[in-house]
Amino acid sequence: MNELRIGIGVHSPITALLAEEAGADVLWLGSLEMSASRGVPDREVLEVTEVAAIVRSVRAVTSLPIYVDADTGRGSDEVAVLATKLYEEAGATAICVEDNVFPKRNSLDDRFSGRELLGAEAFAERISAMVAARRSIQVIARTEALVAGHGADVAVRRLRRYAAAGADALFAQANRASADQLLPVVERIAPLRPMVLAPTVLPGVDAEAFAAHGPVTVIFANVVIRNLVAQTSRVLRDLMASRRLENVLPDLAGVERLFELAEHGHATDPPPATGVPVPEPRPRVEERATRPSDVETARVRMTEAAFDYCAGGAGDESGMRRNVERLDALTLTPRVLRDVSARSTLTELLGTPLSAPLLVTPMGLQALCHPRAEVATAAAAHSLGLGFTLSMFSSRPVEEVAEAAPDRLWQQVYLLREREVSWSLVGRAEQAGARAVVCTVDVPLVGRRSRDARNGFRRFDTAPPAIVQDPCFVDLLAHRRRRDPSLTPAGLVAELFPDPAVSWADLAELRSRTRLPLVVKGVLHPQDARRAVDAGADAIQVSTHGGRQSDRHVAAADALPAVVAAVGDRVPVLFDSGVRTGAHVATVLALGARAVLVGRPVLWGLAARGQEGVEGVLRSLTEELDHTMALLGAPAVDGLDRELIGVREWA
Ligand SMILES: Cc1cc2nc3c(=O)[nH]c(=O)nc-3n(C[C@H](O)[C@H](O)[C@H](O)COP(=O)(O)O)c2cc1C
Repeated sequence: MNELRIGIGVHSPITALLAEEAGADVLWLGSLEMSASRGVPDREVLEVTEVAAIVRSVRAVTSLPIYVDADTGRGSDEVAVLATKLYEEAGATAICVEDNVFPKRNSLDDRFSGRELLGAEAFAERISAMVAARRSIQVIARTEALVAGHGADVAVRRLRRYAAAGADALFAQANRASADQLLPVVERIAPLRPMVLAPTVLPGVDAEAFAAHGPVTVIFANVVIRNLVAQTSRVLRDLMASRRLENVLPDLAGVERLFELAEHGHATDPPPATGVPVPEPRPRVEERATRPSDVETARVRMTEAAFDYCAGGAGDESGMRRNVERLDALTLTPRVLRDVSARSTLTELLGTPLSAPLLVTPMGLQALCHPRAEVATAAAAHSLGLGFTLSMFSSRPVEEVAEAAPDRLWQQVYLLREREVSWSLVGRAEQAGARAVVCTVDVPLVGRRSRDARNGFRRFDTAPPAIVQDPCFVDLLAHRRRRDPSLTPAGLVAELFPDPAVSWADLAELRSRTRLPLVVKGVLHPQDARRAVDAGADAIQVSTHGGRQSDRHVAAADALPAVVAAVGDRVPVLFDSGVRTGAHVATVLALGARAVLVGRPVLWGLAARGQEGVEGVLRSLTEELDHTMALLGAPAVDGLDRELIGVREWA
């Protein structure tokens, strides 16, 4: 038996929750459901942005796959492409377009005759454009050939053409109340591509009969909305006739049921997509953020898998949480009467002037958060006079980001299995005007991230990093493809990274390859800090990688003092992992760090409001730092020192 999945047509968060509770595998946001529930005809009159808002609201309460009906794409390739991007960004799993001419007529509406179809070639072009524009959303191509009165051969020919244009799944719509219209198409198409069917008018058909030929999703479309109309009008009729609530009470859900449904959002996780046994993180970990509303907006704007990739940590995520908890636990003892009327957060780091000791830490694949990705983040940091570190796995190339943040750009690198690719990026970053190179040394293997395993999230497939266009990478790919023609750019990235054999000798080689200041990131042990400085590091970045590598790591704030004691008199010590507030920044500086690198809060700002959102986060941190300094009696950042930490036996 092939895989059979059942989809239910819904139009709102509450109907999605009911479908999920009933055991649906897939949610279908059908055009009839969405338009009827808004009281308008099913003739493509809803705005694409309005549909995106519906998708977003449904995504906020469920982790089930969401397939969105995009009708003909408003008869335009351009709108179909826009819908692809918007629905993807809103959290849809798949978008479905059909080969009707605009404005489409519902296939079940027999008040019309003489249905016209768009030419198969023109529709195939629309599919190709959508496939080229998407990052992860699946494209479902639907033919109305049977509804237009053509036979199975025409439907099959069209669907094959759409498959060749790149459609991920194929949908044949039928309008006759017998299975013989649809089965001959399913027999020939289901072995070729997964199929989606909505046999709403075939009451006698057993869904299993379709799945005998290949993976099929059978959607029971418009059941929910028709039930809602039938039941609601009956109840309201009875109520108005009797004017007594108790007459209709037995037909109403209790209000507790509404409370319960509203609490229920996100409670059901999809089954693990890989066989890797990993501990389950606590459900719905509260993400601490500089601006909490950013997290909620990001949660709705991003796909669940992308959100989880950014938010998640290794193992049971206790290491990730500990970073924040330990910063929260440290208290400060203020000094008073120190004239703090004139304060300054200005500083300078490795030749980079900064308006405050704050930089954005390297974080890869920011296109998962916002289409402008690192360009928006770097521009935000630049506009406030703060630093920005570009990840080796950035979505945008260093040359483009350098234009947005010309003076304060640092480049992070990993030492890949083919070192030449790392050296190539270092060279390009130097050329583009980067002011420092940051070498991350805490990833001999990628941490076991439970959420990614559960979501089956393959980051490089979902959002290919810009490094795949690096000339050295391109040459290497061409070379490797002679042996393995099916090797994809994302596949090669995954082969090159990480390299568990990286050692101190490699760090020495990197040192010899660049004249830029070298920061070694991911150091927790004081002896490693000493050795890195002996090997030529110009700064040490204390970091647990935000708890993404191991859940047993010491909290970064607990490791910092020993590293400062070991090397703080020779090089600046930098810090990241768990910083969420300006008071955290002040605490870390008081523990001896020279600057703080901000991580996830920046991603939430980016996802919520692009460049403006990142500026909001960085501005809040800077203002709160300044405020905390005043309260501590420290008019300048170098006045923040160990004396301010906790309670001691003061002499
Ligand atoms: C989504 C994401 C991607 C990251 N990518 C990288 C990377 O490419 N290189 C790197 O050195 N660190 C990377 N990091 C780690 C950060 O630089 C930093 O150590 C961490 O985010 C700090 O923890 P915090 O965000 O909880 O404050 C990434 C972190 C996140 C959240």
